[in-house]
Amino acid sequence: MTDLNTGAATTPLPLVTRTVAIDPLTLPGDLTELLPADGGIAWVRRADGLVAWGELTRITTTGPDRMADADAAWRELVAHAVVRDEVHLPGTGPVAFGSFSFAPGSAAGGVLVVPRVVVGRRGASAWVTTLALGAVAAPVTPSAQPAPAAPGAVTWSEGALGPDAWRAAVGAAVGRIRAGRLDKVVLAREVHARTAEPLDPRWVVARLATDYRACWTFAVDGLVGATPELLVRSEKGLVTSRVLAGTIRRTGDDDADLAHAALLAHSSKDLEEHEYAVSSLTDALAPFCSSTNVPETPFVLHLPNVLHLATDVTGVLAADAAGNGGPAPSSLALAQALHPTAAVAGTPTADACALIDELEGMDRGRYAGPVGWIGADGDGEWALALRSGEIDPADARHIRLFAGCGIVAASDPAAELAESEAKLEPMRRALTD
Ligand SMILES: C=C(O[C@H]1C=CC=C(C(=O)O)[C@@H]1O)C(=O)O
Repeated sequence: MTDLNTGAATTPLPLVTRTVAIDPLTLPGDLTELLPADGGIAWVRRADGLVAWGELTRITTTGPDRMADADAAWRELVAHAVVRDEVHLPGTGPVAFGSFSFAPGSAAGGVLVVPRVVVGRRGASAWVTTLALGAVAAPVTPSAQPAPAAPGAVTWSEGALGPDAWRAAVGAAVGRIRAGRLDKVVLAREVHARTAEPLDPRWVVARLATDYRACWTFAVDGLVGATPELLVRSEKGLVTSRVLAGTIRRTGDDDADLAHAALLAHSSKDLEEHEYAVSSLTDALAPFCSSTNVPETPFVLHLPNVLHLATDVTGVLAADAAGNGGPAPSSLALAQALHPTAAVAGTPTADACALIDELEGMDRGRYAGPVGWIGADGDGEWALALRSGEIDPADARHIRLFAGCGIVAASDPAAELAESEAKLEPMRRALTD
């Protein structure tokens, strides 16, 4: 590194991290209650997860290699780190949290935020990690913070395409698919919410984490949501992915929902939509694995708002997956290789992305891109940022919410619009409850 004023070579200060075990009983049931008012980062599912605050440094990237470039910069940072870790679990030691745009050309680009404090819980273990540059940070005792203020009245407005225009876009996509131009495309729509008070991301994540316990609830750099879809988890050589595609709205009546689950499990339209998503994931994952396990039939995932067809794919990372004698790819390098799957783009990928550009009329930003965390050894978890919203960095009273639907030859535009409404519900309710 070079000092811009003197031209002299400088040595960057090393990252110094210390992880200590804490009594899990001293932590609140909902880890997001620890987040301070001036922002924070969250990655929680059920009682487990990571919350973090303070920003030590950030890595920003853009373009087609945005995940790979961030991965390389992170590896460089941790290569010289001084690490003391008394706990040795996934998520202990140095950790960075990231979110990346769906599209390679998006101005939203990508970011890895390295926080100053991370609190984690996994089963019966809990820990605090402090991070600093060139020095050991003072120890931190996490404590529940005052509850966030409500965002107040919310006014809604349509995004680039209102309901009628979006239905027409779905109709156009069905026409292209029936004409044999592609097999599947995922079309998304946005709605804008304007809140009376500046939106505190903690308000949103607290509600999502309580209501959507099977989802990964996240808040990273203004992107908040609760997604049911895990792009990739890499842990000690084992890779896991939860692929979703194929959806039915819940009715609120348990008997009717059970009947709907059976319908979904046998719907040829939804099974076709699901199969494209599974194939795109497994085809992209296979080169990195010595073996993979892909269940033959999906299961039905029950969420409070919708039912999904779901397949949990697992794989064992090959020792020399890149074929160059180097280390196995990190979770972020895998995210780079897997994104975008047909759960968020379509099949074939290039044709689907071109049709998304043509029909959606908006930049998806970081919606439907990878969001998650990475540790010093490259292990980590990256979900697809669905059921989410992006807070306007220039105006905290404005957030864009997104929802998308997989379109195949048998899709009905009106049913897809209703499905997109069901997918918007978690974020709408988190803002207004
Ligand atoms: C693109 C979204 O959902 C994807 C994930 C699960 C089910 C989907 C579907 O059934 O269309 C979508 O592929 C979204 O929620 O915005």
